[in-house]
Amino acid sequence: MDNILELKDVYVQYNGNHVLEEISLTLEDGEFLSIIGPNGGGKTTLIKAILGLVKPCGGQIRLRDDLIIGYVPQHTKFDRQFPIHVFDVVLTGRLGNRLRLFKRYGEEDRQKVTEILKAMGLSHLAKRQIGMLSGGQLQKVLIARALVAQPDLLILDEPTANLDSENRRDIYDILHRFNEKKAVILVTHDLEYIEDNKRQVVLLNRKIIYRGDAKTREKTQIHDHGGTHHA
Ligand SMILES: Nc1ncnc2c1ncn2[C@@H]1O[C@H](COP(=O)(O)OP(=O)(O)OP(=O)(O)O)[C@@H](O)[C@H]1O
Repeated sequence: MDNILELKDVYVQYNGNHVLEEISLTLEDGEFLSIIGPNGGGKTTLIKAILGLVKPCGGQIRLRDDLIIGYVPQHTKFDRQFPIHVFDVVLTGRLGNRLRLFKRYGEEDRQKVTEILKAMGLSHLAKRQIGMLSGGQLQKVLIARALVAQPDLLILDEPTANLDSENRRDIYDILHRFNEKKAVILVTHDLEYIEDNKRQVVLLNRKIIYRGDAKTREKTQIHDHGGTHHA
């Protein structure tokens, strides 16, 4: 399999209503794909289907056999009341795709967490409760949690939503560095970013309306059909 990910004619429904239809999509190693579209267009559902969190009612999803995926959920939906330190949140990322019954964290896992926190400039937050973090800090911690599994593909759901421009820039820098070697799928409403950075884009509104280069299309054609711009 040359692609790391292949979706063929995928359908997903909730309560009898199709929220995704005829989704066919491939992703190559090292690619950076942005997914845009209106609220309720099915972006998060598509990610969940790729992760195996929702089951398609039709079609096929194939991942390369050894593929490790890092998933960064929407930080705005993360339960901040959960009493846990930053270090331990990142440590849970070590379970990742290698989840086995009764696996315990070892010294190597702790070492990797220390390294990733340092590389991302987050060491000073290691012992802080997650409830005490700013939105930008929490988002970076969730990215660290995904990266500590050393994934081949990083999937992020609106990582820059509600963040200021400095934090947005930090996050895009992290993604660009990761993308020098590995693949990224980014769900975003930040059209300016994907156009400025010549990203491959999928416009999703139940079906794939467009896939291609963000820059070669007229803005109106890739516009997110009136969806709310969180960024
Ligand atoms: N667990 C669920 N049960 C029933 N319906 C759901 C469920 N999750 C999502 N939906 C519905 O499926 C549709 C697609 O939702 P989804 O969250 O995938 O869209 P989205 O493109 O990610 O939206 P947004 O940009 O607002 O995050 C919506 O109509 C939503 O209400």
